[in-house]
Amino acid sequence: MEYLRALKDNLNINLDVFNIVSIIDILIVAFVLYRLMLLIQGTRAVQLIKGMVVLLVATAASSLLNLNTVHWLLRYTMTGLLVALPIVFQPELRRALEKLGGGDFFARPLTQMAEGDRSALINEVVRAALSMSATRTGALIVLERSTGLQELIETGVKVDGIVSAELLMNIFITKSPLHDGAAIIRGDRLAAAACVLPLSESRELSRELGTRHRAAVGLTEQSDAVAVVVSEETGNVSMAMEGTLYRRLNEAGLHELLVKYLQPTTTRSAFSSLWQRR
Ligand SMILES: Nc1ncnc2c1ncn2[C@@H]1O[C@H](COP(=O)(O)OP(=O)(O)OP(=O)(O)O)[C@@H](O)[C@H]1O
Repeated sequence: MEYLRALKDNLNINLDVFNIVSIIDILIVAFVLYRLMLLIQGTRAVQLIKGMVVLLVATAASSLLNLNTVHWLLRYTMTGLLVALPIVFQPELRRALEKLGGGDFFARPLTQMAEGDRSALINEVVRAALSMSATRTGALIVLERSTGLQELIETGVKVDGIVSAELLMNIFITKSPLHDGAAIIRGDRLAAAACVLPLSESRELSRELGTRHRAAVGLTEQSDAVAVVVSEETGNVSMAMEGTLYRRLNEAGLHELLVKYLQPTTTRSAFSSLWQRR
């Protein structure tokens, strides 16, 4: 009896330790996996991971079904791929490690910023867009959400400055060397300017719209980012989101759309966006 009681006490202690340590353990792993997924989302690594999952499932299935030759072939293919991976993805791996070292790994996306900071940022973007609209200064401003836009940021010129309407207006002044292309905002900072975005091939876009608008729509077809466009020709302000272009916005309209789409993502929607097919 004494022995059983001692065993029970012992088990309880171990279980308590197990619970706390395991919860911390699981939370750390979940956080690291989540950040890694955000890091690779929208990059070509996603396709590769899908391919690896298919191969893994096929390997397991061939073993279960005793398809020995197929299993042998798949196993050696997997081994070969694992050796080839670091070579093929050397640039991505280097960037990921640089990010980790640079503290970007722990950077808060815009949708997770404090309410006050986010609304101040939105005000600056709206002020810049309206001011550029009045002077018919063409502009393309991208706000990154959960999908990592690192690959696009690297097509431009790094700025890394706190976002203000004045900074944005200065970038898009026709004489500025950075006015061609898109400015990308990450969190509360202007990450880069003169970035090249993918063009949309949608036939639904009006013919009167040129490449600036097509670039805004193209990006939002492939990511969850938001893009604000000011037309150089007409001064019209538009906003693209999820492949849709909202045109001829006034100050209140642009402000309302930005507030709506830059709402903090709930845990569920943040995770579900990781699995969305784009
Ligand atoms: N792929 C791209 N990525 C980022 N910016 C681009 C891209 N293609 C074009 N642009 C920007 O769009 C400008 C050309 O705009 P264009 O006149 O073709 O488009 P638009 O939609 O008619 O816009 P606007 O009404 O301002 O004239 C370029 O000077 C460049 O700044």
